[in-house]
Amino acid sequence: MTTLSKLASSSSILQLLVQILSNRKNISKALGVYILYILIKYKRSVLGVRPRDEIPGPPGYPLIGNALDVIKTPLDKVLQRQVYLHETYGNTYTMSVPFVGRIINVRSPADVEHVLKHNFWAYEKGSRFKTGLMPIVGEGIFSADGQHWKWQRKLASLIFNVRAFRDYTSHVFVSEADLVLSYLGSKADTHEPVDLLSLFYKFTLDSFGHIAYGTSFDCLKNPEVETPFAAAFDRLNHNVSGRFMSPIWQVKDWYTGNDKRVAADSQFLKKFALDLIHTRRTEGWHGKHKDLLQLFMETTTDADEHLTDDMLVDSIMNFVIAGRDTTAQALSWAFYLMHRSKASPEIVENLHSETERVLQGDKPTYESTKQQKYAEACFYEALRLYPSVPKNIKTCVEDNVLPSGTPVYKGEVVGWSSWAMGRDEQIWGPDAKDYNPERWLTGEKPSSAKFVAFHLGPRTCLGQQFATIEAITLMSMMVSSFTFELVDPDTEPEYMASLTLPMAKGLPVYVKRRNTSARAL
Ligand code: HEM
Repeated sequence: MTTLSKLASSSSILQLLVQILSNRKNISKALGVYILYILIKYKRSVLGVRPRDEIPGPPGYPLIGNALDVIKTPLDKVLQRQVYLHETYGNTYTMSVPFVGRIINVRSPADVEHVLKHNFWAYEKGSRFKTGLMPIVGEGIFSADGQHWKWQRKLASLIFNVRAFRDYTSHVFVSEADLVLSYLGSKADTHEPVDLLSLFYKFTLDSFGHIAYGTSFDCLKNPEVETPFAAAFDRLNHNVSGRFMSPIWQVKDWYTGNDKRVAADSQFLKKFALDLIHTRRTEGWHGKHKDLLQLFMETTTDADEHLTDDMLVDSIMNFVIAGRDTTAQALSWAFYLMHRSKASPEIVENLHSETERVLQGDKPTYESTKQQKYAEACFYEALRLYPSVPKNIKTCVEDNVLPSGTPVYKGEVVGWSSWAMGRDEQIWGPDAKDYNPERWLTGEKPSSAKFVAFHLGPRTCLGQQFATIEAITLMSMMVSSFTFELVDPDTEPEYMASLTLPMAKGLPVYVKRRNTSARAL
């Protein structure tokens, strides 16, 4: 058709439309037809979100998609709901949620590996991640994409090297663990219960403070007292985590006053971090190895400028999340799993005898932690079932097809749940839901695509070794001096809604000294 004839035909269509619509009755008919078309098109999906009826998933409602499903699921039951949805709809299911869009949840290791590793550049953290979590992660490594992420990762990786572990990091873990042991000793004498989760937070924060910022947060000085920094940090973490799940978090935050609490805690933590930076500027750094703060303060951006205070604050906050919460929570789930009533007593005994054999009464070192394979298995097995980052999302920035055959279009979100993957019998066999450290000691080590607790691909966790050495040091020192009994060994602790996986009510335990151990307290 020539351009002239195309114009003639489109103008006649236009004339026809004008004729039809000049009649009032026809306008309402046309409107009715249009509404019907929209209702049919978006019968399961949010208005404006590409329908994906070919992918299974919980039934949505016209125009609002799965909004009700999201609103009805309590924040502390989201992970169980994800397991249920995978069991009902298979490895891939989809939902559409107002203000979030299309979410495709995947569970097969091949699909997760495709998103996080093989097709890394087609998936970003995305704006939702950034906006909701801005008060806690700012522009730091956790929310950054592209070049901004790349240089932060390169710089931070400098502190995680074997020499630093040998010369300094491992010694800090041991001296902080000694403080934990002396507190546990006092509780063993008075027969009072101890909240292990709270104690682990103090241990990981003080250790990380020394290693990354050259200063202790002094939490273990008096473990009975909550430090204002830790309290503000926990509140902030809890209050922003709801934003991940609520499509209307801005409205909800404004209505409940959560936005004010978030702003106040964020300001408090920012001031704390700024004080650290200013002290370092005034006093300088005199240590043997540069710590994380010093590295960040000395570096320059692509434009050859030093980082601003805001950038330094963001980096401090990101590493506190990474260095404190994840490891402390994983340790608490490990102690729960090893001591609950249905746990085999052999697990603690194996851990104890490995510790005695490897350490022979000495303190742990970098080398000794490398030999404690049973302790590592206890820690990783706990992370398989209770991963510290239990769910996650990435936003697609370039159309591509998952190995399972599902196309993902630009703007859609892919979600995966390490919690659901860790409990999947297709991945781990019929005993997937059992706590069995032995599975790490026989046969091939599970690939990082199956065991995703530390992520995989270019953004894999930088602190995996750090966390593993830290956990093995503390676990082995604790079991070689004490035995533990859960206050409630029969009930599975509930988790609290958070970016990570804290137990909602901590982990109260009774502590007894092991009479065979010679460790002086
Ligand atoms: C049991 C302990 C830990 C677990 C389960 C864990 C898990 C993870 C996961 C799942 C991610 C990916 C998060 C995301 O991109 O959304 C991550 C990233 C990261 N982790 Fe860990 N982590 C642990 C401990 C640590 C520690 C102790 C440090 C530092 C001392 C650390 C430093 C980091 C950093 C810097 C990243 C960002 C990597 C990047 O985006 O390039 N982690 N970790």
